[in-house]
Formats: sequence, structure tokens, C-alpha cells
Amino acid sequence: MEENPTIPDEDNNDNNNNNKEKESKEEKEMGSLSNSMMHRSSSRPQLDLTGAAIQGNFEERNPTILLPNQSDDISHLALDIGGSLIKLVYFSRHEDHPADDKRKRSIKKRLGLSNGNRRSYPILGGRLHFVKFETLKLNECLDFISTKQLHVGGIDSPSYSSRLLTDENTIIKATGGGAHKFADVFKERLGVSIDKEDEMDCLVAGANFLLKAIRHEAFTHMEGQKEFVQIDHNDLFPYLLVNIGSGVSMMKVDGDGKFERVSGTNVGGGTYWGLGRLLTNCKSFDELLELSQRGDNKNVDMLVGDIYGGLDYSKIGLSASTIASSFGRTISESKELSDYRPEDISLSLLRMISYNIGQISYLNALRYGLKRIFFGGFFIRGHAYTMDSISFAVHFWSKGQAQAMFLRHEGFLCALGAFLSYEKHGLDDLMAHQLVERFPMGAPYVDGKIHGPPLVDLNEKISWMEKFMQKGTEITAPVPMAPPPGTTGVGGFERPFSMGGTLRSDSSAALNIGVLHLVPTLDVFPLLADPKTYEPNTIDLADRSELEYWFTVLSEHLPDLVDKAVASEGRTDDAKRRGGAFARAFSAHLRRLMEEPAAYGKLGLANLLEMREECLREFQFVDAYFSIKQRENEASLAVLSDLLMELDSMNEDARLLALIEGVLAANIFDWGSRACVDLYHKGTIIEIYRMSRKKMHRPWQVDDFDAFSKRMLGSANEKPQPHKRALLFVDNSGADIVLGMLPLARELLRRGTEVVLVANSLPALNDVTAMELPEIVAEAAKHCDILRKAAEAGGLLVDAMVNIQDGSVENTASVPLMVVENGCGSPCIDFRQVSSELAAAAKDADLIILEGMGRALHTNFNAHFKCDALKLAMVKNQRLAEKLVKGNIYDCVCRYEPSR
Ligand SMILES: CC(C)(COP(=O)(O)O)[C@@H](O)C(=O)NCCC(=O)O
Ligand SMILES: [Mn+2]
Repeated sequence: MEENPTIPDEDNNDNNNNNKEKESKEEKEMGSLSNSMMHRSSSRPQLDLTGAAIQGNFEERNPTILLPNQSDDISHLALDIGGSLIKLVYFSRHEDHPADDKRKRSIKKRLGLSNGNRRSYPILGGRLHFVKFETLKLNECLDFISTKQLHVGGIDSPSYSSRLLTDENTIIKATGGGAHKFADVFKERLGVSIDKEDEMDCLVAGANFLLKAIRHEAFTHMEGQKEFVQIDHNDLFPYLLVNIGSGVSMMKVDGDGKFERVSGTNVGGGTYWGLGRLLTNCKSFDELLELSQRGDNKNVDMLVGDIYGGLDYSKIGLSASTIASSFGRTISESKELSDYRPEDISLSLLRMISYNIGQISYLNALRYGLKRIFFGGFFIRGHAYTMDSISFAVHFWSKGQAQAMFLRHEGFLCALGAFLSYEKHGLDDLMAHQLVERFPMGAPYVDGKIHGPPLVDLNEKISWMEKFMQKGTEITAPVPMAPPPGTTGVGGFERPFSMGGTLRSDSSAALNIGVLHLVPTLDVFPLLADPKTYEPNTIDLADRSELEYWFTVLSEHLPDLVDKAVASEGRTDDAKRRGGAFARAFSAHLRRLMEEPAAYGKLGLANLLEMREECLREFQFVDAYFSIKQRENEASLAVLSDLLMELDSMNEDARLLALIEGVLAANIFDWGSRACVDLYHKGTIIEIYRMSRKKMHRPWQVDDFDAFSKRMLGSANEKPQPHKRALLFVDNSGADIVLGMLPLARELLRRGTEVVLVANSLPALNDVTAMELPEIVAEAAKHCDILRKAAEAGGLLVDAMVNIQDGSVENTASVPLMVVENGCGSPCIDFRQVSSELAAAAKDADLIILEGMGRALHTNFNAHFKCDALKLAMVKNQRLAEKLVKGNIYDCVCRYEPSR
């Protein structure tokens, strides 16, 4: 029998070798960073970067940067030491620097993005980790901090090596009762002093930060259903924050650092646990909570029906099953404590306390005219029934006018607040679009819980996973619950739905807390018509049948994907082992999400597809489709000149149609679609391409071609102005880019429109990346003068890049063809979070073309833009075709929407 595997922290930042190929000579540029760092403009306190210099070898990847003038009180760790749990928030600065390749430098110059821009400086990026330990196991927590050297800035800290020895004055911020109690232990074991922060200040600061910075932080929980609420951060204040610890505090929050404790009650979590312990002999809070799940409170409570002979008291709106008096039934029965079931007692207590808190909270919200009530504190701990009970009370007393809301990071509010109290992080400036939450294996997968030492390398992580997954199925499986006997009817305080079969054990009901990646270079796409109402996902995975369908699709694709990934690395034993670990990890995520679709926040298909890519990267698969992409590029480039000749022989109407047909036909090369992969066994790339073109009959299933053609070509007596700049969101490698999108780009260039090819920052399936595109364009340019001149003008050809590097941006008459990265590593695109270079390129654009199923159908099919938008895709999945366009697999979409 395997030993019980420990649950480690995830922090294998070193594993992120996405930029393996990065040219080391470019690191030399780092030498000039000290200048740009000093000139960064910023209103907020920052790291003191003056005099920063690279330590040691310039050729090395991610060299250590010394910050000689940085005072030592920058810490990367804050704690909330409570009675039962220690919550720890820590920051790791290590960032996967996107490679600063030639294309990037050239585009930065062209779009006016300089290194002096504070957002382009990598040191500001990093990750926030949330982990917790049992307070009883303080030593594990201290070992963790010590192994990771978090108290001296972290192993990955730029200045770590210069400060290996703990400074006498090192201070870490902490809150909670244990901050006082254990201060000496911290001094003794780690040599650090604890700076105690006020708990309420921290609580409010943590809540404010999360509600402003995390898009789906808040959710409602009614009748077992979790629903995320998007809070407009400009319309957050005032709100009521109810913290249910041992006692209950109610704070009216008016702004950052502005709050007042307006009420509270001494009947709180301590009351539940204290009375519960005395009445049931439970040994822990969680045990007591667990008991309540099997209870029936009507054996203990006096119901309205008990008083009115089983009838409702309808005149005042109370049904027979409404609790008239908690524990009231016990007065009329001459029974002893031992005659009552502990389960029933626990449930009665839980309902009594939750309802009472919900009621007082609502009355206070009413008293101060507050629209929103957020609940937090250790009493809640993601427990579905507790949340339902509180929600019921708020709903009942407000007659449906008010809603209780809960927070995903509820357990970490104080620790986060303590972290934010360091003045020099400047994190409070970060906006929702600069934060990306990820769920790698390890602590983020198990709600931040850590037992045992952190993992030091990928090998350890794989071993842990091999053990954990055996155990993990037990941990993540839902706990089957028999419906409680004698459920009550409709009326006031009924039995919330989560009491029934959907309830899970406490550990699996807990919301997962991922690692927050702080990416200051992300922006909201400026051409979104309305960023506030924008929803990237087309299909709602809250629909159970959709979730099950896509779960099956992704699960069935997994063996093939593992095979491609392992093959991409020469089928070495190491690659095979990583492939196995990847498959286990991704299946574990899928299983978890099937059980609890909201476990990682609001879930859409785009998230699942991106998670798959992230999971590959987590196990160091840099580019699983690399050789397939190369092979298809070469085959397509070989026939490009024939295609261009054929196109050039047509008149402009026929040519535009042939070009759009070409894009749609070539979109068939999609290694993510099962049906397409089956097709590839039946012919060569060119044969399949020809077959696909032949089938391109109009009308397509969605066909706005005539409107697009009119905008492009006008009519006999009216010639329209060409678009100024078009952003082409390209999709797959091979025929898709070479025979589809490049010829379309060429047409736009020929008509005087600047073209920006927008491609992925990181690989995803067989999608072409921004790193790969310049070479493909250079090859294509050998067959075509228009492309060559435009690529030169856009700084894409090697010679032209050299010129740009020299500072002499060429003054050629041609309209430029450029390449920008989109900031994503997924087959889909979420326009709320794109690269700053794309956002800059979008400023002058008046046409966007979205290509492919991921970017134009799974996401953005219903998105509106401020400029003209053309969405082109072949639907390579039968179910999606039926659902979205009432058609069949291989049908095509050409959706044109003029600017709004
Ligand atoms: C992952 C994809 C969105 C990529 O499609 P693309 O954007 O390349 O057109 C697509 O392959 C997909 O939805 N695949 C799963 C469906 C299936 O296998 O039928
Ligand atoms: Mn694709």
C-alpha cells in the first residue's frame, strides 16, 4: 500500500522553459536595463532599481539581478496565523520572460512601445501563491518558508544570492492571533521579526483587492447553485463585509482603508463549534460540520406546524415547516441529550446560527442602504450548506431584494491584506486584465493545502503525482449522500437544496485557489465594443450536457495528444514519463471540473482548451506539434506560387471570393479536431486542401460574403476607401496560414491596407506562433513581390530588421506587413487579456479578421467590435455545427459585422 502522499506546493517556476530557444546574446541587453528601470515613470512606490546590474554571466538565462539600493524590508511573504490554520501568501518574482526576439524589437519600435514603458519591464511580473498549513503543524510551515527562503525574498529573488544570510532587521507582516503568540518562534527559527498588522484592516484590504482585481471573485450560492457575479470595480463601494470568525463583525466598507465596524454578533463560528462540541462530543469543527450533513433538524427544532397542528400559519406567510424556535422541540419532550442524534443537533445549530447571522446582516445592510453583502471568515470555509443557509436568510428577510455573496479567496483575505500592507509592492495598482489565475498540480489543485516539504524539481513533482493520483481519486470523488429523511415543504427557512445528494465532503467542496500570475503587459483589447458585457465563450458549460460532451471530446483526444507530445521530444524515456504525468494531471483537472464546474471560477470551453496547453507546458512540452507544423508549412509553401498565379488571373470579384473560399477551405488543417485528424490519414496535405476547396459552395451556413465584398470592392459607380489597417488573427500552420491567410493579407496590402498578422505568443495545438511567422512570411515573400515589399516595410525580413535595429526605420513607399503576438497560448482568444503590442497595433485598425474555430466560434462568435469585423471558420465538429449554425460538420461561417 502506498504511503499517504503529501501535498506539495507548486512552484516549479524553473520548469517554464517556454523560451528554451532564447538567444543568450539578447540577454546582454539586460545590461542596459538599469537605465530604463530608473526612468520608469510610476506614481506608486516600486522596488528601488537604481544601480541594478546583472550579477555574473550575461550569457546565462534569467541572470540574477542585484538591486544594491533595495532596502531589505521588501518581503515576499505574509501570514495570517489563526487558531486552526496558518494562511500564507507569497510572491515569486520569477517570470517566464517572453523571448525578446528580433520581431519583437522591430514591432516595438514601429508601434512606439519602448523599453522605458514600465509595463514592459519583466521584474514587475510575478506570481502570487496561496498556501495553508494547520496551526498545530507550525513547524511544517516554518520548514516551508525556510526551504523556499521566502523570508529573505525567495530563492528566485533577484537579490537572493546577495542576502543569503538573514538580516537582523528582516521583517515579515503577519496578522491573526498567532502573530502575537508565535512571534518568538519565528525569531528563533527564521531570525525574522513579525510586524503585526491589524486583522480588520487586513481583512478589508484583502477583500477590496480581490473584488477589484479578480474578475469572478464573488459568487452567490442558492439551492446548491454557485453563480459568479462580475463586480464593476468602479461601482464596488459601499458594501457590507460580514466576517464570521468565532464572533461576527459587520463592516461598512466605503473605500480603500475606509471602513467602519457598524455591527456584529457574539453568536458566530465559536458558538457553533463551542456548543456543538459540548452537545455532540465532536473533536473538530470539520467533524461537526460533517455531522450536520446527515442531520434532520426537525427532530430538535420546533416548527410552525408543531404549534399549529401541522398547518401553515399562512396569514403571516409561514409554512408548517418553518423553524419557529431552534431547539424548541426539546422542551416538550422529556428526553435526555443522549436521546438526540448528534447529526440533528449539529444541523439545528448550524441553521440557527447561519440564519441569525444572515438576518442581522440584512438588517444592517438595510440600515445603511447597502446593495451588497459579502460574507467571509473561517465559519464558511466553502461549505455549501452554510452558504445556502445564509443566502436563504438574506433572501427571506429581504423578500428577494438582497443577495448574499461569497468570495473564492475567502480563507485568504487577511493574509492577502497583510501582504498588501508592505508599501513597496505596488500591487494595488494591478487591474483585473493583468492577472491570470492558473491551476498547476500541487497545492493549487488541492485548495492550497500543504503537508510536507515543497517540491524541488519536475522529477519530484511527477513522482508526487504518480502517488497522489492514486490517493487523489479518493480525495476528489464526491461523497454520496442519502437524502435526509423527512424533508420539509416550501415556505420560509426551508431545507436548502445543498442538503441533498449534491453535497460533497468539505475537502472537495472547497474552492480551489490557483496561482495568480501578475502580467503587467496584458491589456484589454481597445476595439471591443463593450468590454463590460463582453463574454468570450460562446458555449455555456454551465449546461451539464455541454460539459459532459466536451469533457468526453477532450478525454478521448488525450492519448493522441500525449503521443504527439512524446514524439515531439524523440520518444525518450523522460518524455514518456512526462507524457504520462501530463495525461494524469489533465484528466485530474477534467474530473474535478466535472464534479464541481465552478471549482476554478467561471468555466468556459476556452478555459479547458487553455488549461490543456498550460498543463503540457507544466510538464515541459514546449511545442507538441512542432514537426507537424514544419512539414505542413513546407508542403504548402511549395504550391504557393501556383496559387498566387491562379488568383492573379482572376478579376477582383472572383479573386476576393476565391480568397475567402481559400481561407475557409484551408482551415480544415486542425490537429485539435478528431474528425480532421481522421481525414489526414486519407491523403496528402495538398490533396486534402484541393478536396476541401472543391466543396466550398456558397451559400455557406453563415454567409455575409456579399456585404463584405461590397465594403471591400464597392459597386460599379462607387469605390470605397480601403481600410487603413487590418488585424488578421491567424490560426493554424501549414495550408491555413500559407494558402489561406497570407494570400488574403496580400490582397489587402495590394489595396493599400496595412496588415498586422496577429498570432499566438505560445504554441497551442498546430497554431502558428508569432515567433514562427516571420520565417514563413520570408519564405512566402520569395514567391511574391507584394509580400516582399510589405514585409520589408514592416521590418519582417531579416535585412529590414537589421535596419530597424540600427534605428533607421525604412522609409519605403509600400504599406507594411507586420506580425504581433496576441499574448495567448491557447487555441481561443479572450479579448479582455491581450498583449500590449496587440493593443497598440489595434489603435489604428479599422478591420479585424478572426479566423478559425477557436477564435471565431468557440470564442467571440457573439462578440462585437468598434471596427468592421469578419469571422471566418470551418466548423469541424458535428455537434457545434448543429448547435451554432444549424448545419453539419465542415460547413463554413463567413460572418461580417460592420463597425458599430
Ligand atoms: C481546438 C479547436 C478549437 C481548434 O480549432 P481551430 O481554431 O484551429 O479551427 C478545435 O480543434 C476543436 O474544437 N476541437 C475539438 C472538437 C473535436 O475534436 O471535434
Ligand atoms: Mn488552431
